[in-house]
Amino acid sequence: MDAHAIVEQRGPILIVTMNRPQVRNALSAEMMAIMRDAWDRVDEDPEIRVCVLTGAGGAFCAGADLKAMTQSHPGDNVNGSDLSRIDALLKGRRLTKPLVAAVEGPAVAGGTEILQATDVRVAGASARFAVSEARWGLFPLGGSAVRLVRQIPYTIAVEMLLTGRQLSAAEARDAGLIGHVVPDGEALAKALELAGAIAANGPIAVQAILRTLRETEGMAENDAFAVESRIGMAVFRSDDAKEGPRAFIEKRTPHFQGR
Ligand SMILES: C[C@H]([C@H](O)CC(=O)SCCNC(=O)CCNC(=O)[C@H](O)C(C)(C)COP(=O)(O)OP(=O)(O)OC[C@H]1O[C@@H](n2cnc3c(N)ncnc32)[C@H](O)[C@@H]1OP(=O)(O)O)[C@H]1CC[C@H]2[C@@H]3CCC4=CC(=O)CC[C@]4(C)[C@H]3CC[C@]12C
Repeated sequence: MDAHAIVEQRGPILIVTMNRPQVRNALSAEMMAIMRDAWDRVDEDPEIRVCVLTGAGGAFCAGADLKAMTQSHPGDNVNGSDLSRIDALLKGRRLTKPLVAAVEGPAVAGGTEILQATDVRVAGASARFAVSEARWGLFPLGGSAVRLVRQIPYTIAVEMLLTGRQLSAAEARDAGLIGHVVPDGEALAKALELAGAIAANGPIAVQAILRTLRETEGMAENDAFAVESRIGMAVFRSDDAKEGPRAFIEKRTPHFQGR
């Protein structure tokens, strides 16, 4: 049987593909375990500079497996569980390296929830986005009731959460939920292009910028600048920060060592 998620390294880019196309890549325990391991690998392996998350078979992800839920319901198993952190969905945990989403087809419920943990987002023109849990009497425990209003305008977020209405790719781009709409079938190629551009930049700088974004979220501006300046100054003390300007005056591509 096929693995429920496929992890492939292409140079400095790790590609994680949710792989249950027959159920629109609905999440399974196996898929979530592979994703958790992949996130650990992204954080721990210095050779990996950026990660791309995508789905197989023209779908991104249809959220929790509703068929499986009729056999074993999470509601019967969550008593005493703390779901304030769900590693696989990157809720309560963020990667130390950039995560690029390549969406084709539906990104629904848990699919749009994990999308909110990605940093750069590309979708095919027919992609659709929804947080549909309330339609089935469920709660979007992947974090959308907290995170979505922080990422897109309030009324659009609330309408999505309460009605389960789907946004088209164009609507999602207009709302700022995704950054790029490309022709169907080209989301992964565009995501890899963007991932390549990130991977070519100074890794210390990239990770420090990301860390600053994450650590200053919601802080007052002057408090945030204190954090930003501490993280940013460490970048300026790195060898990579010497290599960049040297490469500029020597009219060549920088060779960043990540130190
Ligand atoms: C709480 C989170 C999370 O927030 C909860 C959810 O995600 S609920 C899931 C809601 N999903 C949906 O509403 C999507 C339903 N599907 C559709 O609307 C459509 O199918 C589609 C728009 C996606 C695609 O439409 P199409 O027309 O293109 O295709 P269609 O013909 O409809 O479908 C093709 C076939 O695919 C099947 N299909 C589609 N979607 C699903 C699906 N979601 N599940 C199963 N099967 C699906 C469809 O039936 C067709 O098949 P046929 O056979 O051909 O009919 C939770 C997220 C993860 C949870 C954690 C998981 C681990 C845990 C386990 C525990 O026991 C403890 C708790 C927990 C940690 C658990 C906690 C909650 C989560 C975090």
